[in-house]
Amino acid sequence: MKDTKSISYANLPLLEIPTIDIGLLTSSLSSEVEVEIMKLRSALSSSGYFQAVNHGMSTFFLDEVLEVTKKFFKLPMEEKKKYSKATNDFEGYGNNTYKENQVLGWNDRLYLHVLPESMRKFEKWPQNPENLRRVLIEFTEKLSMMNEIILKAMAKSLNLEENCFLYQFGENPKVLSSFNFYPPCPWPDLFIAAKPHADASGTTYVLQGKELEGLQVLKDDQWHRVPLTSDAIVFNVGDQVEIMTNGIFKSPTHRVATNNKGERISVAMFFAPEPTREIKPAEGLLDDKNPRLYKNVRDYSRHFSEHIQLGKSPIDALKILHC
Ligand SMILES: O=C(O)CCC(=O)C(=O)O
Ligand SMILES: [Fe+2]
Repeated sequence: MKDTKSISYANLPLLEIPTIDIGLLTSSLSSEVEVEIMKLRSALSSSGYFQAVNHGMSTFFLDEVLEVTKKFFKLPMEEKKKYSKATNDFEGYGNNTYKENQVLGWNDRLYLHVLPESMRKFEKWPQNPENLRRVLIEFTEKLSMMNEIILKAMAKSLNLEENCFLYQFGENPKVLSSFNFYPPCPWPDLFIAAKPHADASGTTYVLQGKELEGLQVLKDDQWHRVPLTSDAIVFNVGDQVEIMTNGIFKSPTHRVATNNKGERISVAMFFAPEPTREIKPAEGLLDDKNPRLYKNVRDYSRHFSEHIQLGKSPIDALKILHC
């Protein structure tokens, strides 16, 4: 996609992205928990981003996640094509498509539903590299534990009952994985690797490859580069948490820049409420001074793709205007 607004990516400012220690969020020392929770609240109500550290995943394991990603995309095209997504589906290997006439991002992806287990389409799960399946399941399990901790911390940071967001996610949250490969681009000033978007998820976790930056976030009308921090998991708010927090936590607009220096990889994991659950702004956040800003919605992922296909903003369609 041609993007004429900010030609020189290298000159963009670096995002000041706070680091949240996940271990401290569950500490028995309440003063430690308090400090971390306040940092989390400040991060999510400003940029919508933080980096999670001390999350219980070893460097060895995170390297394994990156390694299977690299190995999959390095396979010969005929091998990758065995897992190609069907025309009207987004699950499997291929480029991000919305509509026939839309411009494609400069990327290759492998999308797989991981949870609930009933949604796994194993015919789209590569058998090569042979450890990809195990690594993906383990990564999902580890992130699911972290997601619970973060959802509780988010609720506490807003003085809400700690399970109120967990409850909206339901017993069987949906988890979608996206393995991303961004090839080098000879014209990095002219093409974008992933166009500006907000995530349809509730919460998003991104493991970035170690070598090259690319992720950028719009904050105060200015694009910022998200730094690479070894072993940290980048967290961002998705649209559904913006709704649940009545807009206090922001679902940031972000994009991925191309570069001509080499290949970039990342693995994004999207956590979303059960589609049958009705999601809505938490009651405890609403009063005369803070009116409800979003309508209730079920199956937001479907709402999201329907609106994107029509070229409309999915979240704006749910906003309640107060004059
Ligand atoms: O590659 C990245 O760093 C982020 C990808 C992303 O934003 C997405 O897959 O939704
Ligand atoms: Fe995204």
